[in-house]
Amino acid sequence: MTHALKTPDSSQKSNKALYGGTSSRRITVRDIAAAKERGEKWPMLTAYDAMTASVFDDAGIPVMLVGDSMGNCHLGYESTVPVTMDEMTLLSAAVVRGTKRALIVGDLPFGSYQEGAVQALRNATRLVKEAGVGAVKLEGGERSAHQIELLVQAGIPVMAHVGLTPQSVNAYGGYPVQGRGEEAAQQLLRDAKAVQDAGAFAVVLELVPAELAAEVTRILHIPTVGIGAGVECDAQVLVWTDMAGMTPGRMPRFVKQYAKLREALGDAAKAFAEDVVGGAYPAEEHSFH
Ligand SMILES: Nc1nc(=O)c2c([nH]1)NC[C@@H]1CN(c3ccc(C(=O)N[C@@H](CCC(=O)O)C(=O)O)cc3)CN21
Ligand SMILES: CC(C)C(=O)C(=O)O
Ligand SMILES: [Mg+2]
Repeated sequence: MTHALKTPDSSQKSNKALYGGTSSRRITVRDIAAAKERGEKWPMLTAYDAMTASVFDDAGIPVMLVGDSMGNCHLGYESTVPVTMDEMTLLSAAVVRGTKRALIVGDLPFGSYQEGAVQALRNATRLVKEAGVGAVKLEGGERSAHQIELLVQAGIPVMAHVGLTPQSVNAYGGYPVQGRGEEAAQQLLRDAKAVQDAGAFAVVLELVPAELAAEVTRILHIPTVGIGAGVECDAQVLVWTDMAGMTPGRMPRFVKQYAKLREALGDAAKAFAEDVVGGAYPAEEHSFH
């Protein structure tokens, strides 16, 4: 079945809405707080380059994350673990340059904040000053509260990330669902409250049972951003290459593919190759005399 595509302009929502609103200035963390007050849901996508980011900006995506998922999605690493501050800074700056309206959140990569609050502040400051991001994200609940506190004191908005924290893949031995069982659920609740108390403006809930994510969303006054955390979260995030059908191989269960970009791009490359080999490209109209 086909469905009508809603553009920001044709939306019935208020001009303040994060998605569908008419304001053209860049979105801030105050707008994010106001959306929770209104009970409004919003979408977030990752982006790793200026051109893709400009597509999402034009589509009205209000918040983009320059995720350390660039490690596996963009840079060819096996996980997010090897991603460096230099890589994060370069690609975050590109995403900022490619956008006019979205709030850009830069992920702090593994090893850039684990040493403590001062290291976190140094690296977050670099993303803000050199790349121009409006906020940073780091993984961990209670264990990262000190870092969050210092960044927020310094005037850097922080998005927290609890539940499955992929930078700990070597400790987990994979990417398992979190918060199952009473003890794990209590820990997740403590983590969510700790990041809110530390001053985070939003919190990602990754791979958490839907009922638990719903409870966290009701309890917190900051928005929850779900990935594999059910429909009751205030916002939802997906890695853009997963969302668009660009990532090869088997997808996590929480992914919904909204396009078949990998197939479309491969077909375009093959058509170009056939034309070159067969002499159909360039044609007269592509030639100079
Ligand atoms: N392309 C991409 N998409 C992502 O969502 C993503 C990344 N990369 N890189 C960093 C992390 C890694 N993530 C992952 C990776 C695998 C699963 C996964 O396969 N999970 C199982 C659930 C396992 C269980 O039942 O315990 C699944 O089937 O969804 C989940 C999150 C999320 N992040
Ligand atoms: C999946 C999101 C939350 C993330 O941290 C990333 O893309 O790096
Ligand atoms: Mg990440």
